[in-house]
Amino acid sequence: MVDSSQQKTLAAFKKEVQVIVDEVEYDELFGYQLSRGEFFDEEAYERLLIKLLTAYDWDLHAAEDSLEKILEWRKEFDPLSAAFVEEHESKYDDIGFITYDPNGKALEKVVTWNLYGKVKNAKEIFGNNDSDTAGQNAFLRWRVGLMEQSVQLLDFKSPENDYMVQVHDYKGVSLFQRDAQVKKTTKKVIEVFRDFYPELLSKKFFVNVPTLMMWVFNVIKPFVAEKTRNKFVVLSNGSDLVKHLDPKMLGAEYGGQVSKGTQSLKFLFKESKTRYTPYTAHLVGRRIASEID
Ligand code: HEM
Repeated sequence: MVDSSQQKTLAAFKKEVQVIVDEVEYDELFGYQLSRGEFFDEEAYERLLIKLLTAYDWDLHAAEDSLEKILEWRKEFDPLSAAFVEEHESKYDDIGFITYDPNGKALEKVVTWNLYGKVKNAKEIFGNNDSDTAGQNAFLRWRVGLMEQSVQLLDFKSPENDYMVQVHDYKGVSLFQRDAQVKKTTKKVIEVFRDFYPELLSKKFFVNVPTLMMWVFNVIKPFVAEKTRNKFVVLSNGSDLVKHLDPKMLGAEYGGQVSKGTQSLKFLFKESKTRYTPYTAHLVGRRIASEID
């Protein structure tokens, strides 16, 4: 619910949005048009602005500043391309996917899974060394692509599905995996999500975290915004996840009812590559056409 003083802040924000769009020369946020063009959707637009204001405790200037930075980043990084145009190497398929249940519980319909415990050769996934920017970027583009795909499965007009769940499974993880490249890339991804994807997370679970590696959580926490930190739940047993999420969405390894394990829901990841808003469809079509030209 938005109270009357917040309504005033929202109205002031709306006035500034067009100025920011014109200044940055980028007119898209999470698949929605921000100026009143052919694809403008008033309700989704308003919900997105409310999300930004909520992220910054209704501080108008902070929200404006954030929107400007988000649009600048989207213009440069092109997350829609990372999600829907680019081909990523198949080595990432085993460590990340999305499950989506339109009939699932509120705010738990979209779940992004990252099975980072499965990474046995960290250099292959996170880059060989500091000068391997191609390796680091490839991971970042894949991870942001996955994030963007899950964002497009949300429905900003529904209070039932305007936030997602994320799960990190660290089963099989060892201290040796946390090398310099892992730390560097992890920090980069955390910053990108913190600065450019505000108010999208309902809960984030870290499961199968070995007792001996619980301290890593405390090392990483300071890089994350406090509001986000409060949504984190650390579980040493994967099967305890069922105490928090719908058993129908979970494989047996998480105490759920899906017989073949969460992997059997993996096909949904492929589907999520083709599910996006009409405006995203338009923009993705344009990017593909310019590649063919
Ligand atoms: C050693 C192997 C590990 C790898 C390869 C790894 C990888 C990553 C990556 C790539 C991220 C970026 C965010 C994302 O992708 O969603 C991340 C975030 C994070 N990881 Fe790990 N991690 C490891 C170990 C751990 C352990 C043992 C913990 C302890 C709980 C932990 C806790 C966290 C936390 C709290 C975040 C921040 C999440 C966020 O900002 O959304 N990580 N990790």
